[in-house]
Amino acid sequence: MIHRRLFHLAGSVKGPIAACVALGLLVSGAYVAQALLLAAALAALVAGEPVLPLLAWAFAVIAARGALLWTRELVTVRAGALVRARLRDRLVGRLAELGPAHLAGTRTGQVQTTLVDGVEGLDPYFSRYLPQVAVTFCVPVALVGWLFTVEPRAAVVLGAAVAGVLTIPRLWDATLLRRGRARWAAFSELAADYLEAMQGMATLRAFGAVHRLGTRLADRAHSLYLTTMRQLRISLVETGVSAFLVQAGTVGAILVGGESLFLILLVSVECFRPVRQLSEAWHAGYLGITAVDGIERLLRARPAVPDEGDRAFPSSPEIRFEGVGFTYPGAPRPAVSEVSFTVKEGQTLALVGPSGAGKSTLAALLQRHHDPSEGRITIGGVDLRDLSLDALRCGIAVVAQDTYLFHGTIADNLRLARPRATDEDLVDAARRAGAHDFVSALPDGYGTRLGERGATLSGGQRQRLAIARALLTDAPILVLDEATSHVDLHTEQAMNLVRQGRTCLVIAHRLATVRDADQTITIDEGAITEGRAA
Ligand SMILES: Nc1ncnc2c1ncn2[C@@H]1O[C@H](COP(=O)(O)OP(=O)(O)OP(=O)(O)O)[C@@H](O)[C@H]1O
Repeated sequence: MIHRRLFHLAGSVKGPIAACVALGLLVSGAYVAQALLLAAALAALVAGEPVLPLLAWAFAVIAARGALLWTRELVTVRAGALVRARLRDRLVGRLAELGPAHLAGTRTGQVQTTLVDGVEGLDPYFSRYLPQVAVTFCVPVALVGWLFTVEPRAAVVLGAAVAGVLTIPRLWDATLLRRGRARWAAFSELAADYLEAMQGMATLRAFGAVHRLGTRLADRAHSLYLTTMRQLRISLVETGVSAFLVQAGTVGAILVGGESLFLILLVSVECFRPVRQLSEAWHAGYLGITAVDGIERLLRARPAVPDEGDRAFPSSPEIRFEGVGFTYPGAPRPAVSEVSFTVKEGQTLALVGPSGAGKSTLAALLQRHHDPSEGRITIGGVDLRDLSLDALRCGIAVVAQDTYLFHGTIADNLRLARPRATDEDLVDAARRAGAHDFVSALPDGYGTRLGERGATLSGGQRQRLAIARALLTDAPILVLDEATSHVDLHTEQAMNLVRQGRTCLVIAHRLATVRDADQTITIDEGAITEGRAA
């Protein structure tokens, strides 16, 4: 099965795949040479002629084949690693292009399964199956063609059997692929459920729902087992038919052949060897083919915002929303509509309003996670769509309420904002964010490894690290989603500090911010209901 899209993807690793094909052909050549030498040795033995020189050559060929097999395995493993690395790079790059808007509509577990297991499964498809397809179409054709010149009748029978082994199982391919895809869907659903169960374990325990979820996972695992068995049934029929054709072809060729019994027997074995290896490679690469839907979905998905602008970040960071409206894809009503306001350079605008009013949507529109359906947003008079996404994102620092800290050291997490920051820069930013004291008190200070999502820190400590991160960037605009909790005096001071000298859009939950802001606007049901200039 040559999947068109996968074949296209293989273009990027043409070199290593071609090397695998060449080595595969050499290995097959060595097998054939060995078979011919042994056939000649057996014939010489029967005729009472000397066999030692022939056996010596046969051993030399066997040794050369060993070296070729070793090299082929090495090249195959390297090609596989290259395929995985290139494909993952492409997919991760794609995910970055698609951004949070895409991930909001997908299950993390499914994307993770595609990236990890799907790509892992594609390695044998590219590094073993595709090269073996080429070998299988060269070696039997050459052997049958040659046998035709020696034993024409045996060659016809053998040729028919090889054609049968290669074509008859294709009748089940469509069903096999359909069932394989169903199995993959069940597998990725199960993986997504497990991931969610682990991430939400505290909530599940709090509501005594662990057992219920366990039952659901067991049901899912059973449905995966059923789809696997359905797929296996077809696979076994296919394997049985192929094995029958191989045996029948060999016996038939010997029966209709003439004197050269050993020759026909050994050529038959060598004719079917690549076919058998193709079948093994197919089973190894099959998982990848069934995962291709998820990979294609990712590669084909259109980013929520096209990156077509090329202008640099404007010198003036004045923000203007002009009659902005936005409806989430598939949502029945706009999340925001007719929103207009201006935040002058260095000023702070506080957004207030009830839950679901549209505050985060406005902040997301400013970061261009989505483009407005109506109106436009400008920075320094330039439409956001005319800026390159890189320029825009470097110009805006974000302190989110639920800040993401990665599994790594505190220093690594801070350097996300400025990779070349020195240790002194980190300490300075952490000091100003009120984080230095608690970081220094940790056993390894800035080298302390954080748990996933910063699980080993308190909410307030995470927030202060987020502020330190923002302080490390030179971005002239700040989007600050104030915490509804964890705001102590230190954090409050740090928040005021990070705002200094920047043009700020703050999703305000605290009266103090609203009082200090140059402007406050109240949003309700996506529209401005009240606004005041300072
Ligand atoms: N990804 C999404 N897809 C569809 N609708 C969404 C999406 N995100 C938000 N919404 C809807 O858009 C509206 C505005 O949501 P938004 O998150 O902007 O509100 P908010 O004012 O920030 O609320 P909160 O203070 O609770 O965070 C809500 O009705 C919400 O259900």
